[in-house]
Amino acid sequence: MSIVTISDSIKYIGVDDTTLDLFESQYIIPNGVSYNSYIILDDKIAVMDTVDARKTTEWFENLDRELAGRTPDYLVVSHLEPDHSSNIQLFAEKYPATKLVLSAKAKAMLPQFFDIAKLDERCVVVKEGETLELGAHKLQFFMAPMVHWPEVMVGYEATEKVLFSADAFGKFGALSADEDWTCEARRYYFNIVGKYGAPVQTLLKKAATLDIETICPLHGPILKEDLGYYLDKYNTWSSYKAEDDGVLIACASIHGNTKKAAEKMVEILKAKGAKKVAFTDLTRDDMAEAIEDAFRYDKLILAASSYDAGVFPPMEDFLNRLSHKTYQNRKVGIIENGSWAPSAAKTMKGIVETFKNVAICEQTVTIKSTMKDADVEAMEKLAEEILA
Ligand SMILES: Cc1cc2nc3c(=O)[nH]c(=O)nc-3n(C[C@H](O)[C@H](O)[C@H](O)COP(=O)(O)O)c2cc1C
Repeated sequence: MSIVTISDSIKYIGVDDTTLDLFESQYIIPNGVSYNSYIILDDKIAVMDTVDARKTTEWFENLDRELAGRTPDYLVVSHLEPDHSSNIQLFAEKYPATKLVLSAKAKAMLPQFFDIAKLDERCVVVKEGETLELGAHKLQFFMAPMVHWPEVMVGYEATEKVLFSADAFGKFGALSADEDWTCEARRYYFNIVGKYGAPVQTLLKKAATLDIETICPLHGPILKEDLGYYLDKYNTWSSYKAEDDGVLIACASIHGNTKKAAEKMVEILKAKGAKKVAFTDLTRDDMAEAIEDAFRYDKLILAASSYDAGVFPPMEDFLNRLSHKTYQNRKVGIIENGSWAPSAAKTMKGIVETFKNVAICEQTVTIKSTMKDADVEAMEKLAEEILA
């Protein structure tokens, strides 16, 4: 277990998972992930969420150690995603007198996952702003629907100024990993929460009314210093504003000719003064990072081979994922390649046109099999237009 200090009364009882192959069955996690869980020790004891079923034994050991023979009074359930809720049934059976504290929506959803006897008697359903007295500590609850499940709520402990933020402010990476917060928090945010910018904005407005000194998320490190930095990032991300001035070139090439053109485009953009040019090969690189970078920068260039009168599927997959995450407010350029009837640009445009407030550059580059001088000229024009 990673050593995590919050305070004398609020303890970390979460676990690292460094052997999971894919988080949510689709995201690579090179440095693992943590399932965070906390305990507040006062006259009454509140346990804040459980952990994934992969880590049941370790979590109960951590819980037992901090309980030191006492019995918990409450299990606060922020939401029911299995990576945090999987041990509710076992916990409820081990501590039959302990109450489950949760939102009305969570209580309604709970029987879908668990079969807990006398559920009505076991549950303390809390509403917006309601409090739970623990002694010196007092938890106040705020609903956070669709951040990023409907039943989500966060808890605020005013004595120690701690926000238990559920999945908000979470990141990939085990606590034992020594890595930068922003990159993996951004990849987590856009791929997992990205669609729900408006609900995140609502939560941020509620958080702005609280005096917060510590944020305890359900994944990743406890945030204690420079909280304005993290809040500012979340504000930018959830408002769909670009974080940095730069271009992401996303390419999907069958035989490599489109990729050569995309790499040439990197050179052209740099020569024309682009502040930052990021590149992703959608056939091989991490798709989640491609999504992250698309949101990070204000400009995006799509380069793809034609395929079956449409576009090469890795590009279609990328665009569909951007659509899921409500990609918007950006400038997009298009490069296509085809050997007999190029169709990639039309298909890409068809999808991009459905995005909100996305300007597509007038200059489309159409390569016939291999890049020629005329294509480079067209790419120069596209670079000028997208950087203008
Ligand atoms: C399965 C398959 C389907 C294709 N469909 C089309 C098509 O509909 N129209 C077209 O002009 N070229 C089509 N092509 C050809 C490629 O798009 C073309 O050769 C292109 O130059 C490949 O660029 P690349 O080297 O970057 O993969 C197809 C190729 C394959 C393998």
